[in-house]
Amino acid sequence: MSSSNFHWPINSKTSSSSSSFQRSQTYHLFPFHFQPFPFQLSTSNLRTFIETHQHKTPKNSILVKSLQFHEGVDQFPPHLLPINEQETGDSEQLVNDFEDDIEDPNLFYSSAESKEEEEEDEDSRFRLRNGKEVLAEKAYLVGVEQKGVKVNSFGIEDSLKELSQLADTAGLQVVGSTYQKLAAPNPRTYIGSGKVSEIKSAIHASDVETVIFDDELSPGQLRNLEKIFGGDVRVCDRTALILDIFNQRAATHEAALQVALAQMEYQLPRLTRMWSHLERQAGGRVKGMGEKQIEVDKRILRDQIGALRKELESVRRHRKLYRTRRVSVPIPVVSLVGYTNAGKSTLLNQLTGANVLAEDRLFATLDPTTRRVQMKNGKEFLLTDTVGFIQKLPTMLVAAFRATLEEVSESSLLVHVVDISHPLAKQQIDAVDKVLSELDVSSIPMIMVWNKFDKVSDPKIIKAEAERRGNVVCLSALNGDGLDDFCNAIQEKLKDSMVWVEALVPFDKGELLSSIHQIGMVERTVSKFF
Ligand SMILES: Nc1nc2c(ncn2[C@@H]2O[C@H](COP(=O)(O)OP(=O)(O)OP(=O)(O)O)[C@@H](O)[C@H]2O)c(=O)[nH]1
Ligand SMILES: [Mg+2]
Repeated sequence: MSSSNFHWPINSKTSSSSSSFQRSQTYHLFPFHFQPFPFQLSTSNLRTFIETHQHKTPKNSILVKSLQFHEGVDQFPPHLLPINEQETGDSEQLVNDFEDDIEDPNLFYSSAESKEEEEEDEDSRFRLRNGKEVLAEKAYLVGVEQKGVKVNSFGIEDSLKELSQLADTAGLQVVGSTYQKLAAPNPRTYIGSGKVSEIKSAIHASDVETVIFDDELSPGQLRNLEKIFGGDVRVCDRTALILDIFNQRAATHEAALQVALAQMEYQLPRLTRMWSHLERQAGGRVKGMGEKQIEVDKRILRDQIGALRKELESVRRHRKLYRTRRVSVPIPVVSLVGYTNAGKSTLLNQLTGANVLAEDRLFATLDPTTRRVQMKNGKEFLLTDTVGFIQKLPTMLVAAFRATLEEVSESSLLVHVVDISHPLAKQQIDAVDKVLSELDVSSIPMIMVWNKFDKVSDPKIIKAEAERRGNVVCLSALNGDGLDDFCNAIQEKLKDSMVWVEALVPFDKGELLSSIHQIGMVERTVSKFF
């Protein structure tokens, strides 16, 4: 039998795992029922392979079922057969060989119904990413509510719900979550030992590949938890998840550099993980070697961080130059800030006809976009859309994006866009105010926009509250309701940052008048004849 006459169904679905959640274990990269093995396996290798991953029951059963399925063509793919069996293609023997070694054959031969369920389950794990279908890793979420410590106004369940959205944005499939109330986090494992055991059982029962903690873990806690959960399970925290999303979404050179820098800074103290793993494999004998290697790796990483910083500096110098040129055109700059998914990009698109990506996902925008807005009265201002904020935003990310957010600190006016239809609108406002306080923008005038007004269930009450507070515009960026009010509010507010000028314009410089009308607000004009 030659390999060319064998028909192995190749599904169009690709099996690459998503971004930095990729791992080296082959079974993550090649789901068996979709792709042929890209390597040769002898019977004994295949058996060892199954034994090694025995706890991954559903995947193993898929493997064996695939082989059975292909008995329909009465042959195994040649590259799956042991070399000496390739000519005979003794498929029955191969399956029997497995059965001899499997204590409970039902482990692999489940009913047709559960087969369908498993296939459905596997199918639902494929996500479209950059036009390709990728396998979503299964994730389990863990949170901690510290008794007596009110770090932010989000409750633990809401915070976990948001973490789940983040995981979904990163391309993971959340299969469960849990939280614990603690007086103080456990320095070794963050959560208590009982909870660790409970999570361990839960994640092994549902084949979880990634456990995500809602708070930043120390390198030691990460290492200990991975050790307890077992070598295949990856542990990460909210910061790593957000960094991963930013990494996936960075579209411009500057954003990519900023994210790479933040990721490297995050990795630096966590480098030991890789090497302690090697030391474990070698029974601790290579400890000295590992330590030396860590130093080498840290130095390499520090060098890379230094090189990245330099490159970023040069990109920023260019942007600053561009900005300085823009400042010389005296049009006020208005910056949209707000919680992620509040509708900032939709508002910019609606007002300027721009085509900035706006979607129901967290962190759709990473790079600032500036467009000119022409109001009905002919006046203009520049509107800048910025990266959204989130509660528990990693400090290193704020630092990495500080330069991008410089635009914000140089604006004439800030517009804080709020998704007023969100049940946690108030908490989101607080989280944004917290980040803004880190950015030193308190001297810039600000107005608030209560967006998604079309979605609120009690518009009258909301409108009355907005009027009571003042300085708040209710609108719908999606359908355009309230945009005129928004432009009027901007114009009014911009007056605050203007200075009074009395100018004498000679008749032969009449063209200056139209510029003055465009960029300023003319209170009155008097004609004088000398
Ligand atoms: N119903 C309704 N949906 C809106 C409105 N404004 C925005 N949306 C939707 O909300 C989602 C998020 O909108 P974006 O404009 O991407 O939000 P953003 O603030 O730019 O989000 P980030 O870039 O992630 O910070 C999209 O699905 C929009 O269609 C609105 O006024 N009403
Ligand atoms: Mg956006």
